[in-house]
Amino acid sequence: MIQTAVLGYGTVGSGVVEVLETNKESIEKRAGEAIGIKYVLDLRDFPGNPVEDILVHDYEIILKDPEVQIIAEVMGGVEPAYTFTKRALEAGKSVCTSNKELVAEHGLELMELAKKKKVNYMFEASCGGGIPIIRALNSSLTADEIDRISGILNGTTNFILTEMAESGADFDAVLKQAQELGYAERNPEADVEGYDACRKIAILSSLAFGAHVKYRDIYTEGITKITAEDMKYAKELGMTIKLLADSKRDGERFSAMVCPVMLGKDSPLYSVNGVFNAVFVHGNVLGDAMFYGSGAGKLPTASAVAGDMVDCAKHLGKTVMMNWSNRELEQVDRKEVTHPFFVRIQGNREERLPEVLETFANSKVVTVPELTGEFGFVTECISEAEFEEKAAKLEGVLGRIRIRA
Ligand SMILES: NC(=O)C1=CN([C@@H]2O[C@H](COP(=O)(O)OP(=O)(O)OC[C@H]3O[C@@H](n4cnc5c(N)ncnc54)[C@H](OP(=O)(O)O)[C@@H]3O)[C@@H](O)[C@H]2O)C=CC1
Ligand SMILES: N[C@@H](CC=O)C(=O)O
Repeated sequence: MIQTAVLGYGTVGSGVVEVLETNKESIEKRAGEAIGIKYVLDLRDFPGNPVEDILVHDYEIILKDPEVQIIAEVMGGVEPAYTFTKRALEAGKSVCTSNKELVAEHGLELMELAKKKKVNYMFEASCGGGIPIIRALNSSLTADEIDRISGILNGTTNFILTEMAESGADFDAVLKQAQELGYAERNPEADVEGYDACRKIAILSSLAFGAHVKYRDIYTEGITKITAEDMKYAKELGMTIKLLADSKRDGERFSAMVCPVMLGKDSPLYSVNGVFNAVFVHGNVLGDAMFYGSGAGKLPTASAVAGDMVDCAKHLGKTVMMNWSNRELEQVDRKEVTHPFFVRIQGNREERLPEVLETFANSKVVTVPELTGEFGFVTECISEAEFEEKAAKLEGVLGRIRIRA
């Protein structure tokens, strides 16, 4: 039997224990050996819970036990997860994680350490919950030059935006629901401000482009400024609003951005609703491919972590190749990036239209009958720099959303 330990018995950790128990027979066949959980580490006690007997509060017990070969780090946060992971790898134990904050911050260093120690650092659950995208990038798509990776990468915000669009629900009430369902981060600011999607697109871009994309360099906007009025304009335009994480490579340059966008019914992402995520990949020989599934939640995420544990069990003594190097690509200045913009503006449409068209030539006006004292318009495809310069000349701009052309 291969012995393992689970660090953190929260939403994902309790899911990992459940998955390994529920599917133990099929897992044993696939791993070639039974996978046992020798310890669960947490800060709390869980009286009456089946893990009570294997619960420990001292990490040293796990670290010093030579029987433990694989560790699932599902505590979250950078510290102490970073130190625990580093020490586990140094001790010759493989680590599997759902902790994208840690992977985005220290993933490259931890993978290099794993390679040195002939063990594995795996993080399938760090992007897209249960969607098998990391393994696809590291194996199925290794014959391709991937030039674009984009998608809906945060379950909480997609759940909120879907509810707002479908039932006009209140932002705070839906966020509370997402927290109760175990989708949201401990600090949900990471979800709603786009930081979580930013870390995920940095991880995916690094693997897709075989380079090191720093999440801190990626321009990021969340969904906190999206209003019920924006949703009404989107509907009028036959569109919907999604938090999009988008990354493109052009030779030795790349551009990446996380922001809410309006997208139309012709987009494959239009119908990705609720907690579901979708990752769109374009490769020079592949063409287009899209990966779809539950982006958050206990069991889908635990399925990805447990899958990594099985993979580690199958590769004891051997490091599985990861397409992430320390080479850096030059980042395109966001101001050069072009798209159409939707803009909401205060005032009477007839009175203000000449001024709008003089500033943003060839814009198309959109009105929502129930919204008085304001109107909207859609600009031509222009650069971020041109938009900012022109929008600064107009008074009473209530908001703007990029349109995914
Ligand atoms: N929930 C989801 O849908 C998904 C989560 N993730 C990621 O998975 C990780 C875990 O998330 P989730 O399960 O939701 O988080 P939870 O907060 O539900 O679980 C974390 C658990 O770890 C425990 N813990 C924290 N610090 C320590 C420590 N120093 N020693 C021992 N135990 C500790 C916590 O204990 P206590 O509560 O007492 O602090 C808690 O029980 C995060 O990185 C998250 O971003 C990834 C994909 C999906
Ligand atoms: N908070 C995250 C959890 C999964 O990564 C999300 O909502 O997507």
